Amino acid sequence: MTYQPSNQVIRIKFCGLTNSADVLAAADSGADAVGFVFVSQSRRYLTTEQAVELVNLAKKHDLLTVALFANQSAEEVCEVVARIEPEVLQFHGDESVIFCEQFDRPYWKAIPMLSTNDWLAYAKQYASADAWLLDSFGGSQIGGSGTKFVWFEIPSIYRNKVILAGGIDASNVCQAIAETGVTFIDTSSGIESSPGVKSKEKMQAMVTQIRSVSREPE
Ligand SMILES: O=C(O)c1ccccc1NCC(=O)[C@H](O)[C@H](O)COP(=O)(O)O
Repeated sequence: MTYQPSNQVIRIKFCGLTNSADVLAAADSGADAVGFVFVSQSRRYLTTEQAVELVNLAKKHDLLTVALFANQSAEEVCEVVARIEPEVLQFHGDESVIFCEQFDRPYWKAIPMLSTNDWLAYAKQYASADAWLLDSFGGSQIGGSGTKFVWFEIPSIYRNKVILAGGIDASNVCQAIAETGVTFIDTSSGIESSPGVKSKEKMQAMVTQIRSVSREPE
């Protein structure tokens, strides 16, 4: 199936990077942002020590750096912020608005699409978020599950605030953009060769697909 090109620039975040080769491959592919997971239950978990070098490398290559948490304590978040200075914090748990706002950084709030009936009501509680990340989590796996939810058209007034995640890969990303109208895509499992290890080819394929339906970034 071919999809109509939109005149939008579509941005892409590759999430759950765990090594420097993957950071370099993300930069080479043309990604805009990379995510690092500080959730100890995750197969993509990084200690702050491990993350320092990767975040510096990402910044050197002009990638926006995002640190992911799910119900960590404020002390743990503060430690990551102080040591690696991520540009954005992404919260995947039950963190309150007040909790998310306390770190003096832009934050993105993940919205659990498989466990909420009213994503917009959930999202609107986080009006101070820079973005709402619609993700398919809802069971024991908090994020990075590789499963998609049922896509729908995002009302145009919210599109610049929404990031689409959950089971997106090169084979379905154009459909995801066409069905939702989003301009920011987040993926993790869909660019992996094995759990926690990214594939250069899959990253490249994802960006090629996105460019085929979007305007070139300036
Ligand atoms: O990636 C993880 O293991 C993870 C663990 C705990 C909280 C969030 C996590 N990842 C969130 C992400 O940003 C993923 O990119 C997003 O859930 C999409 O994942 P996928 O369905 O694998 O593309």
